[in-house]
Amino acid sequence: MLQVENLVLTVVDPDTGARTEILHGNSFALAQGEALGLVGESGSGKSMTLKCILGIEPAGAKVEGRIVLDGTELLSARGEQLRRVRAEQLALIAQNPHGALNPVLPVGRFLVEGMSDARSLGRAEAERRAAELLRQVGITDTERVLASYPHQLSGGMLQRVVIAGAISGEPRLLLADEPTTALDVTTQAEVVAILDEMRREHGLSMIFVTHDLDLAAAVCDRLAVMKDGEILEVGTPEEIRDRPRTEYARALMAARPLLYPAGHAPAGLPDAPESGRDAAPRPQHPEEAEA
Ligand SMILES: Nc1ncnc2c1ncn2[C@@H]1O[C@H](COP(=O)(O)OP(=O)(O)OP(=O)(O)O)[C@@H](O)[C@H]1O
Repeated sequence: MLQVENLVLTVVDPDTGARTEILHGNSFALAQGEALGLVGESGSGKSMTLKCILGIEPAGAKVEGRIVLDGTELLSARGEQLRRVRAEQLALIAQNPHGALNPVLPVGRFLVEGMSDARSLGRAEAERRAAELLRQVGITDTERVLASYPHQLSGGMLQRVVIAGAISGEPRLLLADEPTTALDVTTQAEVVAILDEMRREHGLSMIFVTHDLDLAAAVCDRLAVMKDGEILEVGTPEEIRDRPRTEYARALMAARPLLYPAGHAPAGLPDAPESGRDAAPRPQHPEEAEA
């Protein structure tokens, strides 16, 4: 459903005019329903890859290559066609859910406004559907949450609201950029599980950006290991874990942080051994306990 071919991103320093190549000709493909993890250390170009797909690269940057989404080449598409493809088929879930939500509107309004047919639905039906979306992401206390302003909810709860908003538009491809990094470890595992469930239930493809190899391995069908703007290797989590082809992937495996305390590893992963364990997770936010 997505082919990225020879993607090159060059940014220009507005003061000096100096050009820097950030992505160096990367190629990868994504099948319908597949989850691909982009993993690598900070600055390796993961977020920029997503930005190129979304068309939100820095001002003045030049994007070359091909990005084909369901037959539409995004880099040469223009105007209405491009706007429609991006609005209808792509949804971004970013690290900080506050960025996606309007701080002066209750989250119910955010969900209703995101519905493409909100106007024809009528208020009662739109609100009923917003509540149903929240139930799908594991929120039971829907009335209170719909009436709450973003600052009244925890990060984990807000990220669930953002996921609910993302799926309401029935996109084909989810772009998740470190969606759990800002959350405490307990909530991270819950949000990852919800994202995974939503993706499978709705048959969505996903690109999951993270520096956390274990998390990517738990969530994704294949992983692309990035370093310094280049994809070094692509393989299943097992291939990358057991038979890394590059020294860098081997080193990344060896250095990976063990983030999950006992009982909180994402599905399919063992808990971290005692020696590598982080401190005990922060106490749950009361809303998380309710949901
Ligand atoms: N607005 C910008 N203008 C110019 N260069 C940028 C800009 N934003 C990021 N870069 C550079 O692009 C490179 C890739 O950054 P990117 O944000 O894609 O990395 P990343 O792998 O997502 O890292 P992180 O995990 O820290 O977000 C880095 O060298 C970074 O300094």
